[in-house]
Amino acid sequence: MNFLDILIVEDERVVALDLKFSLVGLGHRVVGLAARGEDAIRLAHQHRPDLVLMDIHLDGAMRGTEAARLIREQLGIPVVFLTAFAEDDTLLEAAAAAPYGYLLKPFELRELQAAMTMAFARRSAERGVEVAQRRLSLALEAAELGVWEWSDADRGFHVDGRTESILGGLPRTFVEAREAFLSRIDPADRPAVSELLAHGSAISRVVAARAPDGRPLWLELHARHFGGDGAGGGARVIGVIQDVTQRREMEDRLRQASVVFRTSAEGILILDEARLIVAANAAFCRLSGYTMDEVLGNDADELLHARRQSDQFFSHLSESSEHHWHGEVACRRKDGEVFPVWEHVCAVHDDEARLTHYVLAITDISAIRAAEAQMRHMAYHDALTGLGNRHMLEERLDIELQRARRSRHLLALLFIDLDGFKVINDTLGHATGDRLIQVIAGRLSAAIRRTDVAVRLGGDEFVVIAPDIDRPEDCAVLARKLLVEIAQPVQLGADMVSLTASIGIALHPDHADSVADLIMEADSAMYAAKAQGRNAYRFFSAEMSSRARERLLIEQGLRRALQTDELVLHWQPVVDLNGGLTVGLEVLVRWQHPELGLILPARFIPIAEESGLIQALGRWVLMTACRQARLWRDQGGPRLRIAINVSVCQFADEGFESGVRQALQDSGLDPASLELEITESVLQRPEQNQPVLERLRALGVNIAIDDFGTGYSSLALLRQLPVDRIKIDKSFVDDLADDPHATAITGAIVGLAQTLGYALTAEGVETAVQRERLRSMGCDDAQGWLYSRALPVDQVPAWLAGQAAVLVG
Ligand SMILES: Nc1nc2c(ncn2[C@@H]2O[C@@H]3COP(=O)(O)O[C@H]4[C@@H](O)[C@H](n5cnc6c(=O)[nH]c(N)nc65)O[C@@H]4COP(=O)(O)O[C@H]3[C@H]2O)c(=O)[nH]1
Repeated sequence: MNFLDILIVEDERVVALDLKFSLVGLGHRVVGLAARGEDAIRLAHQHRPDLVLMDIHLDGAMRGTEAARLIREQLGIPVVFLTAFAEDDTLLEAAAAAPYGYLLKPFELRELQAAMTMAFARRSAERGVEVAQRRLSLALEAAELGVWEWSDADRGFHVDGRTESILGGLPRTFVEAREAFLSRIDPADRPAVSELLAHGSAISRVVAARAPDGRPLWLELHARHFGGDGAGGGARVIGVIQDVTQRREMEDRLRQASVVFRTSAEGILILDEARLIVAANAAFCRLSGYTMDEVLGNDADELLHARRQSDQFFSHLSESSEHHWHGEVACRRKDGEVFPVWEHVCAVHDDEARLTHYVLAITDISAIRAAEAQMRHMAYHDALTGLGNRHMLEERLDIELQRARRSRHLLALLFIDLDGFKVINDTLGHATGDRLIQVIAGRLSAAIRRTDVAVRLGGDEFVVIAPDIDRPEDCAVLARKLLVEIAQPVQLGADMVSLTASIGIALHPDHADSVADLIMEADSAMYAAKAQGRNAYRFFSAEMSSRARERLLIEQGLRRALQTDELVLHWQPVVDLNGGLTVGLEVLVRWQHPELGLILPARFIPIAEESGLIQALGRWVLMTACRQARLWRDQGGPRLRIAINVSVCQFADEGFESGVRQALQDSGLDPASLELEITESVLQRPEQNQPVLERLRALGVNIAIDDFGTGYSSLALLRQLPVDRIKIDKSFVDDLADDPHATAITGAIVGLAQTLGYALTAEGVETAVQRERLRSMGCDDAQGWLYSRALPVDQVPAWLAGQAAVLVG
């Protein structure tokens, strides 16, 4: 028998005291006496008795049943009613308070003792269940689990535990049709749950569902079907449910991260806190050349980096609040090859901010670096030859100038221009020209010192920077060496080509102290070397710069002259050697300069050719000459051959042929009166030029070869091409009187022309002896100062009239 702490609630004091004595007599302890309900509640809170003996009728407004209900709800203390009433109303009222006993007064003490013992025992048993229930509910809470039950009997769902996120505000027990419940589940997972409810299979799976607010959820369900108990309890399904949305999302993210890890083109390593590799992806193995086995467990820094650099970024990581570092590092592959890498290192911490891992990602940037290097190379090099370009010239020259200023050495700049390259390019074609430039570039590079720099400025111009020169003579030695190298014949397909160059040299500090001046003055010196007869070198001298200025002046002035009628045509008569009659006029251009006076073509035609102005100039000459010739004819002048010089550059131009048609059409000149004088170099490209010559011929225009004998036309070529006339060069005519060799050559040319059926004109006839020799050899026509110089336009009619008078006379 347990001795209990008892609270007595009785409005009749005598009864209460009597009861107290009896209980004390039984060994119990009475912790208080109360006559009112409110006092009873207060004393119960204060003393926490094991049991309350409660009268139903009390002093005050509160009835014993109400006080009992509150004590039970608030404190879980069992209450036994002691009352004299047994009416139904009172019993019902008492039952609502779920009492642990109900004794009708008067009662025996032993009845009271029995009732109290039962009440206490029942309460003790209930306490055990409550503890178990509480334990279970805390466990569910801790595991964030909900319990659900579906019963056949009421076709309702009962839930307990953690279900708010799943069911929202639904009550713990709710009745819901099976279909309604199933509609919460994703259609793909519905059959399995439906099967469970209908046939009792067990289920253990994660299903997709929707929260009442429409949010997608992932629920983990574990449930089993329990059959009916045969005693009216129908079949039930009981299980646990858990909202695993977060876990599932995390898993999804991990899965995605894992795919990224596996398939990334970046090499990725995961290192532990000691920086040993715990995981690597396939890209890393591919980049590094190591197998997975060779990678795992190794120190990343030792395995990968060309230089030890972990200190650099790992120390940075520990100091930085950002926990990552990136930058370019050099890595080494398994085969020893070092390659540039963009590396990203990131520290990984756990929830307690403890460092656990590092993630190291590498991207091979060798292709980017190679492209950059190639772009840098392209920016500073000439694509055709691989030599430096103007950019490099300016930069290197600037550096070398600064060095030279500090040292006592000379710095030389050699400006190299190939002689006659343009003719080769125009005659043998650009591809051959390019090949030739490449060969020359190769020879230049081979001939210079390692500290010298060779640059191609474009076209056929090269520059060599030679620093650390002791004396100017050393530079002359270098220039001579380069001239010898360049002059070696070059085999280009079937052709063997020989080329010379002109070199101009400017020195620092003797001639210039700036990049621009050095280049300009070496350029001037180069022109001087050309003027000197080519295949030569010249050092810069002060008077050269005035020539360079003049050259510039001519080029600029010529542009203007073409617009402002400063160009004029002079006409040199061509005379029939036998009859002495004027049969033609050669058109020779002059420049009537407002300040410099009459300028001869030798001074400006080469500049026009180099600057491209020759096309415009040629068109002007053609048009003006044709119009003038037509005018004289219209004025009753004789029918004459009008010979016009065509430079090889003009001929190479696509618009040339149409320009000739245009001039003939506009002027109305008879094409048979027009003779185009081309040089032998035009013949060197028969496949290009033959069709043009033929079409011009078909127009009725005559073709003459000027300066014949000075070029390198072969007989075979000559026969192939549509040519009407050969003009014997003045150099042969000059020597006719006293050089038997020249006489023999001229004789041979005359013989050749006669055999091939060409007409002949001798140029530059100055003496009667020359005239007689030519006539005796069988030459047809002649021109030269013996007859007349080239005449201004207004003197031509008088000349022609005079000729006619001579003839008539
Ligand atoms: N010492 C001497 N010289 C004589 C004698 N007879 C003629 N000459 C000169 O010799 C040159 C003959 O012209 P070229 O060989 O076609 O040589 C021409 C021709 O290649 C070129 N040229 C002249 N006009 C034109 C033109 O309109 N277009 C083109 N493309 N070139 C032209 O300029 C060159 C020089 O022309 P010019 O100075 O007019 O010089 C002319 C003429 O004045 C003589 O008996 N003795």
